[in-house]
Amino acid sequence: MSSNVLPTGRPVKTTGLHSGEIAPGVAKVDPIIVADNITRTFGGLHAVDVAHLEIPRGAITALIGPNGAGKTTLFNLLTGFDKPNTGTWTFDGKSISGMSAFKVARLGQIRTFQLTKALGLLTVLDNMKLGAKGQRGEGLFSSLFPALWRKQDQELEARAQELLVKFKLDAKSADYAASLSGGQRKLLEMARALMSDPTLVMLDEPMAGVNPALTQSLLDHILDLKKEGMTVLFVEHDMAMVSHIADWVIVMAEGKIVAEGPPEIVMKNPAVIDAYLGAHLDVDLGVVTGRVNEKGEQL
Ligand SMILES: Nc1ncnc2c1ncn2[C@@H]1O[C@H](COP(=O)(O)OP(=O)(O)OP(=O)(O)O)[C@@H](O)[C@H]1O
Repeated sequence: MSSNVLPTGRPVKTTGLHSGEIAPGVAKVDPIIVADNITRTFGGLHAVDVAHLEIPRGAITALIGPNGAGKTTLFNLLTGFDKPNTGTWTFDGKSISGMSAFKVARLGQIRTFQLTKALGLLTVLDNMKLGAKGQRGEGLFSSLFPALWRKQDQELEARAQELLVKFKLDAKSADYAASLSGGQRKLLEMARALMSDPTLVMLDEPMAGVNPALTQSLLDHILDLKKEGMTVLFVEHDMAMVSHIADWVIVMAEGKIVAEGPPEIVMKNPAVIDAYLGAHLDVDLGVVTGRVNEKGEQL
């Protein structure tokens, strides 16, 4: 068990992440992502409509919200897999708005997908090696000197094997990725993301489809990312997991950020409870998003 866990078994939370009163879009003491006016429409649908958003560095932030809230679309935009209608954002102080996914990844912002993208007809080890960035064999000059890329290939393989041991996938190294279980593929995706030494790891529903036997292992790996100095942003529907490991929670509904804060505060927010538990509460999500007023009238 990692040392960032209290004797009670609960992970140590990182606090003091924001500055000023807690509200959607609140400033962070040390933000790794700062985004403004990001909108993405599909036909008439406003999938994402985020006025201002900051993601705290060195912490684990959960992005939650009901189905269709815009979480994956926001992930796609921030990682260059989709283009917004409007919006600007920075990663680590550099403007990356509109930058291609490939370049964003090279800068150290890596993501995984809701449906894992492991290449089934490649071995687990080859999947890992594909995750590395800046491979020398890619360039024309270095490709002319096999000794250069052979040495690098050995280094990559050593790094991949080390990560596979850590993620308990080393016994599967020579197997096709297609033969792995859903949970093992999630582990492979996370291990592969680490091949490029990322600064920010974005995980889209890391727990979905993972059987209980692998859940603890995945949780520990996510906590380890923070321990090793990385920032984590993840989308998740499992609220127990969110309150267990997240230092900060951001809630989306109908494309907007409707609440954010430390999990113990956000989880008590009536709009959040409403979104997840369908409880009969006096605050409608529509009120929070500005779609309807307190009387339920469309605005
Ligand atoms: N490529 C697309 N074309 C048309 N509509 C889309 C497209 N991608 C997303 N949408 C719509 O945008 C809205 C936001 O979808 P998104 O997948 O981002 O939500 P989500 O919060 O990630 O949901 P879930 O939790 O179910 O994954 C939804 O209404 C969805 O149907």
